[in-house]
Amino acid sequence: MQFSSSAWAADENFDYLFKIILIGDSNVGKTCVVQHFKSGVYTETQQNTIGVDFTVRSLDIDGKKVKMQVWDTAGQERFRTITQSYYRSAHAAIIAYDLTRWSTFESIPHWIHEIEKYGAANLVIMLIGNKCDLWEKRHVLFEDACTLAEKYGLLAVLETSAKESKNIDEVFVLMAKELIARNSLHLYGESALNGLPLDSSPVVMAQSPSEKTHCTC
Ligand SMILES: Nc1nc2c(ncn2[C@@H]2O[C@H](COP(=O)(O)OP(=O)(O)OP(=O)(O)O)[C@@H](O)[C@H]2O)c(=O)[nH]1
Ligand SMILES: [Mg+2]
Repeated sequence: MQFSSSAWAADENFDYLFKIILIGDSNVGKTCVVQHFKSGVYTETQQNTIGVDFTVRSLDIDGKKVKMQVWDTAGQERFRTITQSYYRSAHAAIIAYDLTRWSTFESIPHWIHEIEKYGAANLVIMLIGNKCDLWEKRHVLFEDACTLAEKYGLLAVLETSAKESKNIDEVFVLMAKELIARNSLHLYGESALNGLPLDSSPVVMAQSPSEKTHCTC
């Protein structure tokens, strides 16, 4: 089911409304991340997402009510034509990879290309390396993700675990703060975000307890 921002505006008050598309290869944990963000719970086995699922949660950011609409897309190839149609209205994209599977990290340039092709110009993009609880199976170093983020001018990299509740809210709070900082959404109405200049430097953040907790590239 799809909601327009104007429908939300009619329903209830909020200071900001942001639409975030969550993309990445199948089974990296996108749905688990979104479910954890929504309800704080982790469910071990998930069905693969069919098409796109919609979730919304309000955040309080510095006293402002920020509605985060998250579009959780299917990673499976056969749903690409459906998911591509959701890029256009997004203000930001989160690309998820599984840090225990190198192939999902290698796919990131492909996902960035999809955003460039189907999304609005200057979409804010963040990377998340999920399943950081499986540290002993790690195949993607945080440094490699930082390098890639820097190369493509992405906002940030965070390593997350839906299973162990690591950095899930932080992802969305960081994204909300960045979008607010770009100061481009009208209150109670449609977005004017797209088309604004991107003038902020990329900031890359880490999370793994064993590693540094914050770095700027
Ligand atoms: N260990 C661990 N497993 C996770 C984590 N997040 C998700 N999983 C597992 O990874 C598998 C895939 O999770 P999903 O959330 O369905 O993956 P998805 O990216 O939404 O997959 P598609 O819907 O096909 O695109 C499931 O078995 C989850 O239980 C995590 O943080 N840690
Ligand atoms: Mg899913």
